[in-house]
Amino acid sequence: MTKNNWKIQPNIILNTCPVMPVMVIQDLEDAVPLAKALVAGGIKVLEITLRTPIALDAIRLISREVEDAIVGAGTITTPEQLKASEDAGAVFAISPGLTPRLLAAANEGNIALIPGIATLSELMLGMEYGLDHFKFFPAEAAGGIPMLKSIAGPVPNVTFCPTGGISPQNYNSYLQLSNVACVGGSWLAPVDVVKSKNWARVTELAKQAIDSAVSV
Ligand SMILES: O=C(O)C(=O)C[C@H](O)[C@H](O)COP(=O)(O)O
Repeated sequence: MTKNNWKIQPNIILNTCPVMPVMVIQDLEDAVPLAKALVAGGIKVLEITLRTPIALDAIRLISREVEDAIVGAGTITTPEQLKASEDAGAVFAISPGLTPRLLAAANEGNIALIPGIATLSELMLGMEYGLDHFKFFPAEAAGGIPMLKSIAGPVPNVTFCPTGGISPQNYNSYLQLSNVACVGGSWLAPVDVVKSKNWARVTELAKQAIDSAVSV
């Protein structure tokens, strides 16, 4: 479903790359090198979580300085955070769950929202607001692959980015599902690797994830 006021459509966000890094940036000086390392490894769509005090500044810097990156804000829970992310330069937002208030704000705003769902009722609420692309969170804890297969029966025309508990070991099993376009995960930007500023390792992890992803 196209929303003309959104800068980029959810299907582009979810279909550009099979893996989406969930980034927790503690130190602002890591923002650009981390984003560049991911892009160098072939990952363009980035989720920067609003879990740290400098997250909005990181979004601002990366959207300005990393040309090829498609920058999104993660951990969005309120309309105020959605607006702040848009102002910082994010072109999409991802939330762990959804509320009518957040969905209504997203429909009025200019950046795409990929809201998280873990139940059919949440999914149906999101669909009432015209959405057909969702995060499935927390994927492993909320039923994993059997849950996504079960959803595909009654609700076949919805696409997911499962996140939470996804790893190099299980991501391809998710990517093979008919209703999954990409998966999200923190394993692509591990906190210890970022802390040690090992950008070559970040690029290597990104490349491995892209090269080994099943094409569906
Ligand atoms: O911060 C958010 O908005 C979240 O939704 C949480 C993240 O998506 C998960 O923490 C990623 O899960 P792992 O890859 O298992 O570490």
